[in-house]
Amino acid sequence: MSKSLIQFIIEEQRHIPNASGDFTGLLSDIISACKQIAHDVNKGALIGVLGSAGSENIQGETQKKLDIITNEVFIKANEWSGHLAAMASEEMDDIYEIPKQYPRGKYLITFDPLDGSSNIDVNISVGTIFSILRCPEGVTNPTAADFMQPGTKQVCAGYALYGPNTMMVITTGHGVNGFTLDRDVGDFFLTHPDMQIPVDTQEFAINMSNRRYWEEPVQRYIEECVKGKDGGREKNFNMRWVASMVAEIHRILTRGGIFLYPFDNKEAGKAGKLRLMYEANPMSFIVEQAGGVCSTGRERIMELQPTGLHQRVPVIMGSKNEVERVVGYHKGA
Ligand SMILES: O=P(O)(O)OC[C@H]1O[C@](O)(COP(=O)(O)O)[C@@H](O)[C@@H]1O
Ligand SMILES: [Mg+2]
Ligand SMILES: [Mg+2]
Repeated sequence: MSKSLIQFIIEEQRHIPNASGDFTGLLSDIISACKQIAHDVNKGALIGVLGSAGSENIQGETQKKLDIITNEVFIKANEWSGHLAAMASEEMDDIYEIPKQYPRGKYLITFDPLDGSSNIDVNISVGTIFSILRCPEGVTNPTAADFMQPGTKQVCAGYALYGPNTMMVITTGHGVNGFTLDRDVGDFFLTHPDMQIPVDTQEFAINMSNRRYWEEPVQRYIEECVKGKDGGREKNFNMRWVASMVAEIHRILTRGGIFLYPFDNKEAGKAGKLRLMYEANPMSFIVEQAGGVCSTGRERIMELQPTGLHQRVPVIMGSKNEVERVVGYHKGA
């Protein structure tokens, strides 16, 4: 049997001088949260968790029952053990302070408890995304301001993918590794060591229905992909759109590709759809650690200075040569 996820993390932590075990403890809580979420997602209608909750989150999105249930599961699994100082989630307006009866720790976490919510009722792959930051030294009552750290400050990022099989993919800044849940044993085991994104690809992913709202550089790039060899590119392209970011990024980690949710002027003042703190930054850390590139089209996503817990950013990430081509078009190449 290959290494379990916890064994892998403990062995990795041995290389860190004075590692306290806090980080391993936190990962173990996150893993148990994702196992519980995998159970609920897998049971679906059998336990009455499909459908809308009839409420809206701060982003004005109608929440699914599972958006709320998975948020609760993630909080309950992580609030008690003393590794975290506070949490922030897509489904909560403000930060979640660790209740007074529990000790507070040195880490902060941002998470998207259920990514791809529009797919949950139609049984298409969904996921959970998380990003771990350090709580600033000496801060015992963190505020949202303490979370405003660029993606380069992330200690760890990961996602769980609830698909035909359940996987967790993680980076702590030493490459990217994928683990598959063995439901009989009840644990994740290393199945995808050292994942690498090919620098070239013939597969793009974008929601084409937004085309008329895109900026010229993206219009041009996608037009060329669609036309392929008949339009001046040296190769033809295939297209995919699952509408679950976790599933798109996992496909790209597995066989390459470029994923775009670019800036569009569909809604004034909205810089994109995806959120910096719990979608774009954690996925950028993972994609860059696997040899890919992540940009807004104009800036490296992980160098952005966050200004809000739920701020949205344009996202273009994946195979190096294609992302750099789109960035070049934004620079007028
Ligand atoms: O509905 P669209 O425009 O295709 O957008 C799909 C995108 O929205 C998301 O579902 C947003 O995430 P949530 O489901 O967590 O809100 C992404 O996973 C996905 O890439
Ligand atoms: Mg999401
Ligand atoms: Mg979500």
